[in-house]
Amino acid sequence: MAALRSLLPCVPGLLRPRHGCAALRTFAAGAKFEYIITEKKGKAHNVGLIQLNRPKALNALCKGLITELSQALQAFEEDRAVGAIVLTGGEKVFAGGQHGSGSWAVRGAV
Ligand SMILES: CC(C)=CC(=O)SCCNC(=O)CCNC(=O)[C@H](O)C(C)(C)COP(=O)(O)OP(=O)(O)OC[C@H]1O[C@@H](n2cnc3c(N)ncnc32)[C@H](O)[C@@H]1OP(=O)(O)O
Repeated sequence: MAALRSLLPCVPGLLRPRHGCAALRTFAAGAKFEYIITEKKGKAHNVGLIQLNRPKALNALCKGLITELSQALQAFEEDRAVGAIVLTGGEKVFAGGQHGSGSWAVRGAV
């Protein structure tokens, strides 16, 4: 799971552990994300499924999507019942890559 998170663009502020932050508490309470869909699958509910869900932009990786993805990965990592995480994209493409032509990772403006 740590390897999966390491595939995310290197944005230290976004990937830093956020124990107890408001966003994680919201996730734990089952609230829906804007850019991803999360679900626990399997008979034992031990597979964490994360689907990128920004279809109009072909799942382009905007700051909000990366933030939510990081939060979901961390929440599944911290869930002792979850033994595997599956990350999927859309029907047409997995993701359109980094959003826009600029670097949101540097400017943080998307
Ligand atoms: C992660 C890091 C560090 C780097 C990178 O990701 S580099 C790669 C960056 N990505 C790209 O260069 C791909 C850009 N997108 C495309 O070339 C095409 O969209 C496509 C080949 C993936 C699909 O082409 P198609 O003709 O089937 O669909 P479109 O009409 O072009 O796209 C539909 C819809 O999605 C929006 N879109 C797609 N990719 C991005 C993106 N990277 N950022 C923002 N928006 C994206 C596209 O603008 C269009 O939206 P509208 O209908 O509102 O124009």
